[in-house]
Amino acid sequence: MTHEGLILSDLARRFSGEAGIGPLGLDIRPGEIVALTGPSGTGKTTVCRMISGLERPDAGEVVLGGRALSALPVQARGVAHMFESYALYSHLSVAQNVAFPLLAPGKPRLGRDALAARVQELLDVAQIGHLGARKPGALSGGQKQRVALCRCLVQDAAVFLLDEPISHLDAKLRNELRGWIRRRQTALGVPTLWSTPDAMEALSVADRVAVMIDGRIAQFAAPEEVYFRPATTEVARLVGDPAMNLVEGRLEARDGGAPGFRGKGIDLALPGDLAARLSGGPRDVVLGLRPSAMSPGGRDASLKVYAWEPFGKHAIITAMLEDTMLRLKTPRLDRFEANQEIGVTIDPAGLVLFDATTRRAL
Ligand SMILES: Nc1ncnc2c1ncn2[C@@H]1O[C@H](COP(=O)(O)OP(=O)(O)OP(=O)(O)O)[C@@H](O)[C@H]1O
Repeated sequence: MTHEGLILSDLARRFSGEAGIGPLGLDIRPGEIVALTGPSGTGKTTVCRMISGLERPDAGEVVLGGRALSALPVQARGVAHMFESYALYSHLSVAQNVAFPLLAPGKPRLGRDALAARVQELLDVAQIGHLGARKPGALSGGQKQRVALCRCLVQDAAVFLLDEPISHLDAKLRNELRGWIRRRQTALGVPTLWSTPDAMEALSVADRVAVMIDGRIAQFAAPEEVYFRPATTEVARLVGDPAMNLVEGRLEARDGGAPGFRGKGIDLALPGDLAARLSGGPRDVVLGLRPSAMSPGGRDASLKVYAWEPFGKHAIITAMLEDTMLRLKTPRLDRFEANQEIGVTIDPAGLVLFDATTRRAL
């Protein structure tokens, strides 16, 4: 693969006593945002650190704009890195922290007013324009996170690494900044890597999403592909709000001969295209059921309610299917009581099937 963006090829890092990260491949085109998502500890921060040069890979290469970065020191790589830990300078004010990367040796000198204006513009967008004179010690966690974000975005970089850029902000600010950062980075025409443990944030900000599980990329695809066709049960378990339900069972011929899913009290015909594709005899499978694909009322499965949570425009019902806990998302707001028995209808259009052994989508 060649383009002028960022390319990671067979990048790997092993820490003693750990399973290790990679080898993994990833590319981000100029103007593209790729989100790197996965559970805590999977290696997202380590990937960012290998790109910026803070961590040396044991194998593989990072190529940016056609140039291999491994021989270059951190400051010569053209990487703007927002750290998950913020790493603010405690003796400098907020405005000085943000201006700091522009004052590094070798950077083109901006006039005093131009520098101040550039810093202020970012602080204003992040809604901390009034805090420029404060020291980091006098800021809340969310305010510190925004200073770190501004200090990254202020730079003229060849690639931006945003390691959990908005995770500690309130929901309203997160929504506002998400859209603003996306618009800005796309217009800049440089690659951006956005790391987040929140898979739904990843889907909403990125052109492509890399899902990282146990140090490897389990799926690298467009957001809708990751959402509608998760490559593995592990990806399915991460994506969605709530995430997809997984039910163990078996694919068997039903009355008419076409294969259907049978397991845990569910006996379900498959939609025509899936049935045609999977007509090769009985096999053990895992059924992926989106929470919105099940609705209360019906006889496709019988559940026992564990908890009912009304969220205004929809409700989440947590319920047991034998020994498996499922989540349903329903627009119905009628109340369900703990231990109530309910029948549900399953919409076959919302099904995904996985092989029970490989855990890969069928
Ligand atoms: N310097 C180090 N020495 C030993 N192990 C390390 C070191 N840095 C990271 N690790 C381990 O590597 C794994 C990946 O860590 P990393 O911080 O990259 O994960 P992450 O996906 O960014 O997690 P989080 O979302 O919690 O920030 C973890 O198991 C961590 O304990």
